[in-house]
Amino acid sequence: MRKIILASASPRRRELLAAAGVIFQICAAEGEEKITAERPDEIVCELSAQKAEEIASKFELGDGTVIIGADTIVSYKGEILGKPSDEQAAFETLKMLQGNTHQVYTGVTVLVKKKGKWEKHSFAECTDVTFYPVTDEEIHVYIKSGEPMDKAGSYGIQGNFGIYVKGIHGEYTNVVGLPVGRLFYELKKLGIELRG
Ligand SMILES: Cc1cn([C@H]2C[C@H](O)[C@@H](COP(=O)(O)OP(=O)(O)OP(=O)(O)O)O2)c(=O)[nH]c1=O
Repeated sequence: MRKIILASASPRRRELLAAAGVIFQICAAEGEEKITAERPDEIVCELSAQKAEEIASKFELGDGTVIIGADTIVSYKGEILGKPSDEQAAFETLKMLQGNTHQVYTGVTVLVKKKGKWEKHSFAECTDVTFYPVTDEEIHVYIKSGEPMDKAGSYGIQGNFGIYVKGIHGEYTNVVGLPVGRLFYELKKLGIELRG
């Protein structure tokens, strides 16, 4: 059975991969994230690659090993929104996103070890999310829950902010942090089966 490593500390990514029936180990990357790209799809590919490559360089891993890294950001009118620095930043982000449509980008990098060398495959998936209008009071109540602080765009679609979602266009799991459908589709093209 091949060794599969998810290079992530995100509980959402773990749950999504486990729900897809994959048996894997977790090894979170801890390194500083360095952005050189400008486009959101390129940024998430770059950051996901850094996470996967950190794990590849840290451990002696055998042929056939697969490492998966991922990164999620929100993009609104050209602005890149990661995790909020504090509650005020979370408020400003949610105030801006409410009543509008934004894009959620998740980049995934899959490293596969073949004949002692790592082969790298990266892709980015984009999902449009539209929120109903949300009042300042509702945003404050949401922020008090603490939920926004570890999430790109300051919200979790799978949590309490989900009640303000008017619609989404694209893969739901991509918004939560790991586009499972796209991941399996890309791996199928590469002839890699994660389950068994
Ligand atoms: C937009 C959105 C983001 N998120 C989360 C997914 C990611 O965990 C997080 C964005 O931060 P990331 O830096 O992509 O990931 P992370 O720091 O949580 O985990 P790791 O780097 O170890 O893999 O935001 C949601 O859970 N729900 C949402 O609706």
